Amino acid sequence: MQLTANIQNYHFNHILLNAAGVMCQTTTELDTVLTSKYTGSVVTKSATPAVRPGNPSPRYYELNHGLGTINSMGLPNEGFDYYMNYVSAKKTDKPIFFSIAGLSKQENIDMLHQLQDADFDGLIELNLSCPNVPGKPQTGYDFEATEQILTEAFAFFTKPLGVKLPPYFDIVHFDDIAAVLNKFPLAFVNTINSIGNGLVIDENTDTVVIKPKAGFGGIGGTLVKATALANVRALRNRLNTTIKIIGTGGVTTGRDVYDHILCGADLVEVGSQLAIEGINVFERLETELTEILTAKGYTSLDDVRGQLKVIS
Ligand SMILES: C=Cc1c(C(=O)O)[nH]c(=O)[nH]c1=O
Repeated sequence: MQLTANIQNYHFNHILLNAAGVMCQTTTELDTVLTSKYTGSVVTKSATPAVRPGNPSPRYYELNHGLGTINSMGLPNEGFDYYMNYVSAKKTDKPIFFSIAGLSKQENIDMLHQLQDADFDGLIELNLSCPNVPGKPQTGYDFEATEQILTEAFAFFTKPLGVKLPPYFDIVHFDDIAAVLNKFPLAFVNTINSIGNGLVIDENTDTVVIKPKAGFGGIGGTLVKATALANVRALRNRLNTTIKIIGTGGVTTGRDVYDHILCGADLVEVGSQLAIEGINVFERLETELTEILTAKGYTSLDDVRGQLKVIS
C-alpha cells in the first residue's frame, strides 16, 4: 500500500504527523513523534522569540464521550532558539516542520530571517491562527494583514514556507483567503487550527472548564471534523496545485484520515486524539486507513486524493 506524499522536494513515507501544539513542546516529545514508525514527520510547537509559560491552568480539557478538547494554552513554548537547536542537531531522514507564531508581524519576520540564514533544511509553518493569546487577533481572519506579512516574507524568504490557517465558515471567505494565498509561492497550507473561542461547561459545578479568558478556548477533535473537511475541500478546489494541503482537525479514526485525503489533503495531522490516546494513535490510524483502502481495492493514496464525489 502506497501511503506516501510529497511537498516540493520533501518526501514523506507516511502521511501522518502531530498537529502543532500536541506532543511537540520538548525535545523528548518531538523525538517521540519523529521516531514513530507510523509518522512521516513532526511539527514543533509554534515558537515565539522568547520562552513563554503560557496561560494559567486549567487551560486544557477533554470533553466526555471523546467529543474533543478545548484549550487555551496561551502559546507556551521553549523559545525559538530551543527549536532551532533541535532541528539543526536532529539526524533524521524525515522532513521536519518548524512552526512559528510571533506576537507581531515583526516578530514573525525576524524569526523568518533567522530561519532563512540558518543551516536548517526543512519546512516552515507560519501560524496565523492562534486563538488564545489575549488581545491578539487571529491574523488569518484579516486578509489584508495576511497578504502584508506574506508579501514581506517572500521578499527575502526562499525556503519552503506554509501557513496554518483558522477555520473559515463562509464561501466568500474561502474565495478571499484563496485569492490572497494564490499570490505567493507557498509550499503548503495547513487547515484547520482549532475553532477559536468555544465554551464548555462542567455540568456538576455550572462552571467553565478552563481558567483563561473566562473559559473561552479553541475547540478540537470530533466536534470540528465537518468544518475541517470543508476547509480542506474548499481550499483544495481554490488553491494553485503547487500549494499542497495539510489536513488537520477531527481525526480520530482511519476513516477520518481517509475523508481528509478524499477532500484533497496530502498530509494529515492529529491533534486532540493524539493528546487523548498517546503515540499509539498513529499505528491505529494507519492500520484502519489501510483496511479501508484495501476493502475499496485501492493500492495508493493517489487513487483517493481529491476524489470526493458530489451529487450531480
Ligand atoms: C499557537 C498557539 C495555539 C494554541 C495555544 O498555544 O493556545 N492553541 C491552539 O489551539 N492553536 C494554536 O495555534
